[in-house]
Amino acid sequence: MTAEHDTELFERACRVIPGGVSSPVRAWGPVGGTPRFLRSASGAWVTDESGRRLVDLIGSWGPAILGHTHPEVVAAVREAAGRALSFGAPTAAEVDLAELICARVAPVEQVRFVSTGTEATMTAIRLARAATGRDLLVKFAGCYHGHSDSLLVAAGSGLATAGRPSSAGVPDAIAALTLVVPYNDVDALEALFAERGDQIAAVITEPAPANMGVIVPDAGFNAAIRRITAAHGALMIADEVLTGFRCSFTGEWGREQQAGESWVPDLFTFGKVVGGGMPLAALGGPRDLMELLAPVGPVYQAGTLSGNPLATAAGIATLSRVDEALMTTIDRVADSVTDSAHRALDAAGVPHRVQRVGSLFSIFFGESAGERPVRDFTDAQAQDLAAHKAFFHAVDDAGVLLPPSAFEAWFVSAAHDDQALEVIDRAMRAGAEAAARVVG
Ligand SMILES: Cc1ncc(COP(=O)(O)O)c(C=O)c1O
Ligand SMILES: NCC(=O)CCC(=O)O
Repeated sequence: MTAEHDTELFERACRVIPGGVSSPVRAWGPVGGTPRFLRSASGAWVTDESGRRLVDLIGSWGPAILGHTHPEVVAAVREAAGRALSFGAPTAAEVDLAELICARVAPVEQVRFVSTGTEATMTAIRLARAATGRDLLVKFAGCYHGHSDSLLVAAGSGLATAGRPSSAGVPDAIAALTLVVPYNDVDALEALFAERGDQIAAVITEPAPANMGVIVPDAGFNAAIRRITAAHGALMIADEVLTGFRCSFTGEWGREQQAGESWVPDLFTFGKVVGGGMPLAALGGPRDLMELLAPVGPVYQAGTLSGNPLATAAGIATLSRVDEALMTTIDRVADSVTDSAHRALDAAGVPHRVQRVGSLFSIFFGESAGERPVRDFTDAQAQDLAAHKAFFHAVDDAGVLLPPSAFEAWFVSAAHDDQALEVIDRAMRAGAEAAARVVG
């Protein structure tokens, strides 16, 4: 039940902030109701402005992999804040974090820090265009790579939620440079390259898509992107903003390497976990490509707060704790939550499918999802949004905060302990019963 207090706050917010939110995915538009205004968070729990505590499965949309306000991360940020909030000059901590990333993700020799995932992918594309002397960009329908103009075409996440796959305000001339292919469709990608391969600068992909719900890449799909781009002199950009240091302690690239899939993208983008909850993201790749960036090369990129000392402190403190042991813990948490949801929905007779890559997962509702895997954006759009809506509200009433959209992943953390998992288990049963009433 939404607290009266939040409703008042929301009214105030809507007067001075469009839609009352600083990012559309936070609005409860798709499910209806007033978004919770959060005041504090600790471990697996968040507390809203009316003082209600809920188990959090949003996790700041990815960064909170250790749980909220991890004491060592907070201590690192406090210590950094005591020295300076921002310098606008190089720091030792940037070097430490860059070295950590290069050591963790072998193909990355150099890193450029920015403040958001949007900037990381925007810069990666500029770099790819400069490196190839070509203009066209290929993306997959339903993948979200931030909100730069070229990437708001057939984008997932908030746009998919609003049923508006592309944004107003993007000039046709720019949108025309972005070509869209269905996810998991090697034939469509081959055909596009056969036709226009010599004009394509890059293919950008979420190596495990998580912005149209979680989609499992077909075996060999990332390797096929690599093969096709290489054959045509185009770059492959692996956007690991969401999957990096989450799908495995390196990311989806690392997870697939361990599973025997061998593909190496030209550029990686990172965000979320790498900033430990502070505004920090990065792009990385081999030295010859990365040194096309200013001041060494001709590709301009900049940022007043890039490599901010509080953000690098949080990033180092977080990434240092993201190791194989932590991944085992998080995988167990994901096992528990997906088991609870699946068992409850099965028992209530609600058709659904849990899709999962590493600890990243989401649940699709509806007959079609019940019958076969959800492989692309068209499949994802066929889900039963009414069932999701009923499920969401019952789960919220039972004390668990889910993403207010059927097109988002659920984010677990190492801090989801037995107590939190019990609350989730009860909430999944309440959600399943509510969804069953809608399904009929
Ligand atoms: C795969 C992916 N790329 C890029 C972005 C954009 O990152 P940011 O929101 O930090 O701009 C996101 C954000 O959700 C993402 O999931
Ligand atoms: N999956 C989409 C996001 O994580 C975006 C978060 C935001 O823009 O608030």
